[in-house]
Amino acid sequence: MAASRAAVAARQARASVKRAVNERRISAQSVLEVALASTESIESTMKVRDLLLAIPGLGPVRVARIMEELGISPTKRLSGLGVHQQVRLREFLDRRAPMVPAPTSSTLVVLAGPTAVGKGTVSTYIRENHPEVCLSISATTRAPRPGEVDGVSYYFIDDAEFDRMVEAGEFLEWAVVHNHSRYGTPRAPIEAALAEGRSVLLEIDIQGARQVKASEPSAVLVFLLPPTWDELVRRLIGRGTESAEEQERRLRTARVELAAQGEFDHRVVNTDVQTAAAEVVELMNASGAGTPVAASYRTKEN
Ligand SMILES: Nc1nc2c(ncn2[C@@H]2O[C@H](COP(=O)(O)OP(=O)(O)O)[C@@H](O)[C@H]2O)c(=O)[nH]1
Ligand SMILES: Nc1ncnc2c1ncn2[C@@H]1O[C@H](COP(=O)(O)OP(=O)(O)O)[C@@H](O)[C@H]1O
Repeated sequence: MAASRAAVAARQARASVKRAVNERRISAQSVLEVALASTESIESTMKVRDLLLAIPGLGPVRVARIMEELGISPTKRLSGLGVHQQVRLREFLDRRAPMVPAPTSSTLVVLAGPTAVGKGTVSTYIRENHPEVCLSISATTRAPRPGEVDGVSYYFIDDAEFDRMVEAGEFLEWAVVHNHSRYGTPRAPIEAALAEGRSVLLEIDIQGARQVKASEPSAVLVFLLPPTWDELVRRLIGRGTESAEEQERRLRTARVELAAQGEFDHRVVNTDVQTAAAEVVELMNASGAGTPVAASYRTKEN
């Protein structure tokens, strides 16, 4: 009985260490050093995997890959690390440190890019795998598609309500997208999240991204790119949600939109959804302080 109570207490203590790392109240490096300094410490009983997962921006897939690269088995505890594993883990954490700045301000990050590049797919992945990221929910006058839930995918509102919100200044930005429906970012939830110190991600179109930068110059703009032009065409056709005529129209717009990538602070190539999502989350954590991500990208024509 006493043993199980101790086990519960140890579990709770490990959970609070993980929370502190995740909230950047302590660094992963200092947890490692305490663990290695004392086999009596709660830190020494933590799994390496759990420590890495506590680092903002690292999800299960990346952690598994990192551990494989470091030659550390998935179940290894900090106390069980060999000397070489300790060195490799320390080096890894030090390399990562610049990506985990001191808790400063929260960031407003805008993810934009051409049609069908995968903005929705990447932001859904972030919503499901990075609960620390606050994803803005837009309001739109377009009708819900099958499976879309009001208040989750979008707030589905009519033209009169959209007009009222515009009049009342309730949007941070809004635009007519694809010549069709209106979409807008409600201002209040974003201001509340930023005031709480949380970073916020907006998945909006390029016109909206420009408006956000104009009104909030500290916002970080991220442009999502397809690996190639042909792949963008394949994704648009493969999604099968537009007519052939609409696809043609969107591809014409996509060329113009790709030309706007230079206006953005960072570029991320969406070859693989998990990797692209991890890069976006890392940029959010870096608060725009890092160097722009270099992406070599050319459309077929240029
Ligand atoms: N400006 C702006 N664009 C938005 C907003 N919400 C979504 N969008 C964009 O509207 C476009 C259409 O989105 P959607 O209706 O979900 O259809 P999709 O083209 O299949 O992704 C996408 O490019 C979104 O990025 C918003 O609040 N403001
Ligand atoms: N990295 C990827 N690899 C392969 N297919 C992808 C990738 N990202 C998105 N897709 C697919 O491309 C299509 C367009 O993605 P979607 O998220 O709807 O684009 P957007 O929101 O930018 O218009 C979808 O069918 C989606 O499943």
